[in-house]
Amino acid sequence: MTAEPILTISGLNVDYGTGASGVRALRDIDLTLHRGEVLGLAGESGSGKSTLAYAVTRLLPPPGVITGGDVHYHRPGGGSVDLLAMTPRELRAFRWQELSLVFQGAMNSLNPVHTVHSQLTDVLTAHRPGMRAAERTARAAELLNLVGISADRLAAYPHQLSGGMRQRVMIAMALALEPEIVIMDEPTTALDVVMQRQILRKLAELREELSFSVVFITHDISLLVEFSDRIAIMYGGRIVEQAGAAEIYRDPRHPYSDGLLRSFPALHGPRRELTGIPGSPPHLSAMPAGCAFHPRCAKAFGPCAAQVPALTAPEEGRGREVACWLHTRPAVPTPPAPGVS
Ligand SMILES: Nc1ncnc2c1ncn2[C@@H]1O[C@H](COP(=O)(O)OP(=O)(O)OP(=O)(O)O)[C@@H](O)[C@H]1O
Repeated sequence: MTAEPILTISGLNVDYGTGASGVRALRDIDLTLHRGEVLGLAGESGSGKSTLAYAVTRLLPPPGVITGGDVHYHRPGGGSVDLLAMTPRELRAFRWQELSLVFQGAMNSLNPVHTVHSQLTDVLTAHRPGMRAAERTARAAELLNLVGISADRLAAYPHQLSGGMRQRVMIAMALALEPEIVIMDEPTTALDVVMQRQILRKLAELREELSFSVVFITHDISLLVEFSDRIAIMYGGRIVEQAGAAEIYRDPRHPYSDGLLRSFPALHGPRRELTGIPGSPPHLSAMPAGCAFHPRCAKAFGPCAAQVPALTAPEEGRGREVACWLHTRPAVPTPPAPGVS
């Protein structure tokens, strides 16, 4: 993996609604996707993973509003553009060509009355107007082969394919124009465990071959550890830890990361006692003061209930960042909060 960035998110804030009824779903997100890497995003339901994917691609449905920050895409040939400043026309050209998405339940978004051939060639017709019909068909067959489906399934309708095959077709479609970035939000959640791993292995092979970068979102951290180079962990709309996948697995620093790792059985590596995380994630309208995780954290102490810890590097030059008072010294000493020892 090279350290060259392809997508840089800085200070991103997203609200749902405005005024008194508005709630903040993403807070000061700083995140970099490097060229050729798989960046995994983990966190319990409601932590803001999908909101981040939708905001970055400007597909945030109302009442979602981006209230601050920027998202720069660094073109492979040089130069960068702010996705948040793109016009709708620029965005249409950008999506599919340079960045594509596979969203939750994508396999159900295939049109039931059109064949796989027509759905794959539609993308090519829209974005490659110079391509002849025979070239489009050849490319559609090639794409199906890429995801391990025989080209004779081009004539099939979605209902004639298994869930795993439909999901592969969606991945083929996402790769049709050879984008630089693919964002996958829970791409395999609806499938059984064996099928999930088959698809993700295929995706890892394709990434080696075509060298695109991936943002891979799932609440299943054991899948992320297996398939990501780096992992960012979200809680209450913030990133609370980010580091290399192996590092997070071996030595999670944030008590929330540790809790998440203890919530899923790992297929490989040392056994870990499965304990889960007590309590439930906070509501956006009643976010606890200080570190949002402190009411559920067995290690909470003095500053945790009072000050939000910044995402900082606990060791020089390791590329790991954690937002936790166990690893950062508070700027202003805080007396212990009542009820927190
Ligand atoms: N349309 C909306 N209006 C108000 N709040 C919303 C809306 N959509 C999402 N939210 C809130 O934003 C927060 C982040 O949601 P988001 O879907 O991004 O989380 P997630 O981590 O992707 O969860 P999941 O794994 O369940 O998809 C949640 O608290 C959710 O309730």
